[in-house]
Amino acid sequence: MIELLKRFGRPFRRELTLGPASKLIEVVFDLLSPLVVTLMIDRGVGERNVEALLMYGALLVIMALAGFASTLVCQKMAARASQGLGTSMRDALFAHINAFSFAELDRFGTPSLITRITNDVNQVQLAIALAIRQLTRFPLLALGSMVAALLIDVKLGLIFLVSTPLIGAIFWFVMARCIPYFRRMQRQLDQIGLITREGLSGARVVRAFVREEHERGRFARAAFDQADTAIAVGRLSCVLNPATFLVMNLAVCAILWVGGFQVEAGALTQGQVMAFVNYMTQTLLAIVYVANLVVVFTKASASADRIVEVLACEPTIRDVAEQDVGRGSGSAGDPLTADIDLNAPAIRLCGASFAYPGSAEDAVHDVTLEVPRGGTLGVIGGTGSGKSTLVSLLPRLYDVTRGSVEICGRDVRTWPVENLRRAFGFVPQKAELVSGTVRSNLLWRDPLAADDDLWRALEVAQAADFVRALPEGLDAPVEAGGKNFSGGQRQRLTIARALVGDPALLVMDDSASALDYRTDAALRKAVRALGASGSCGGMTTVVVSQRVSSVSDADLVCVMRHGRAVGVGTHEELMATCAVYREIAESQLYQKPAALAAGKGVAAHA
Ligand SMILES: Nc1ncnc2c1ncn2[C@@H]1O[C@H](COP(=O)(O)OP(=O)(O)OP(=O)(O)O)[C@@H](O)[C@H]1O
Repeated sequence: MIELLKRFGRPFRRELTLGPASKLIEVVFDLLSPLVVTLMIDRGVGERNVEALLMYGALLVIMALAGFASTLVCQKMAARASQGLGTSMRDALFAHINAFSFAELDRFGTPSLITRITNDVNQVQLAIALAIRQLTRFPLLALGSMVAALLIDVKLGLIFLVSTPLIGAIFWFVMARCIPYFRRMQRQLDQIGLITREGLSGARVVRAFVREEHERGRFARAAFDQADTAIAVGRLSCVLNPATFLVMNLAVCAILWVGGFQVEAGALTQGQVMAFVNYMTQTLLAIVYVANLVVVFTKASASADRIVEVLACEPTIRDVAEQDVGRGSGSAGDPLTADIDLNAPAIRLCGASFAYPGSAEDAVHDVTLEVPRGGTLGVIGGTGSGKSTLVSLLPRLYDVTRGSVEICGRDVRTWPVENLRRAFGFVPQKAELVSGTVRSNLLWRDPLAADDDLWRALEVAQAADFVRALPEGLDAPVEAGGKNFSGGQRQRLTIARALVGDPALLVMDDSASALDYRTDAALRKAVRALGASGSCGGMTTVVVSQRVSSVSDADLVCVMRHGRAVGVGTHEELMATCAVYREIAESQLYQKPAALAAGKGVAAHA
């Protein structure tokens, strides 16, 4: 919590000091009020002095108005500081998470990052607002009440000195047992959030697999676990109010009893006894509020730890040196034209290996290959063979754990990351679009692209016909995740998005799996035609697929199995030498002879 305040609190120093300071003024008035009431009773009522009564009454009203004004100032400062700090924290978290490489995203997981950026920031925000408004008020009120009571009469003050720590001890005893439950409740709330999110975002799959009962059970278990913890806390804390009020009422009885004798003896006035009772009540209320603050701060401190954990996590993939960024940023529109070896292959892997964090085995092991500029690389293999992992090494979504990856003759680790990634048109395996319009989705690579460029990309991606058929064309709305488009339409739009702005390298990670064979063939033909143009001496294409027909016309095919490249060559070479490739080809030929023939027809044509 302190760390977050140090990091984000600087612009809100005025609010963070002015807020508690104005609350202090209110505390002073709260502490003086019982004394003024004492004078009002003793000098006004006791001595039947109307003038004194009116004067002290007026003083009370002025103090109330001044207290009200300082409360308003404090509330404003608390709102500004907590909202401002919350916004800064969210901005910083969002920016930091965006700088994460895939390894960090894998480590935290998306649901947890969402909870941290929303719920955890909210908890910290609430704690900051409460701290400004109440952290100075209630401890000072309790302390001030005790001091004021002792100043009136030490003997009666002793009752105070015994009862207040007793009430504090009861709170301490109960809260110390409650706090672990509060932390547990927060974890259980996270779990409920996770199950809710999974259940809602995967509602279609849940229904398709008739898993509603199972999901309901999972949710009910999580909800009941949380309810059990809440009940346990309730059982513990239900003794709090009766116990503290018992001690307070006994203390009030003792004050009235002893105070009565004092008044009889003329050592105290009736007003002073009333002031004692008021101070006693104020102290008790202050302790109740402090206990509530402890609960809020306990939750906030757990949330703050989770926020700091994200902010402290350094992205593993960063630019090597600042001068690289400076040098690269000058050629942002054409990132691969500076400082590259024009004769080098577009892609060169030298013994490239990669293991996911925490995994004992390499997902990609010792892969070596070269693809010339403007060439096409096909990557084929069974599920889990390492195809997606291999291509994610190219734009440096992950860093190799051994060996190297070179793009246009330069190790990817020496490229300014942004420039390297700008050079790629990347079509991920899962076709994801964001809410907006077709146009806003297509403009991701090149925000300045003209409509003609967008239509050209749509033509190549075989998406122009269906976009043209939409009433709003390029301005047709896209709902979150692109769920108002079919799987095949989404895939084609993500391919078009990658093609806008003429990437030097195009990576399509199994991104035509939802297309029929004819459309897939037409897409490959159009993409291949693009290979003759581009900023790096022709667009180099990498196609990941499980279909032989999708890779058979590539200049080079890499056959993956258990993370190893078990065959690298042309279709014909692999058919002659690679048993795994032949096996895949024959199994597909047997299943879809006509379709595969169509794919080969295109290959021959291309
Ligand atoms: N984020 C991850 N964290 C840990 N392990 C992973 C992760 N992603 C993939 N793996 C593992 O790495 C291996 C290769 O996965 P990869 O996704 O590269 O295979 P693939 O050939 O693309 O499979 P598919 O064709 O099914 O998409 C698999 O064993 C998989 O379990």
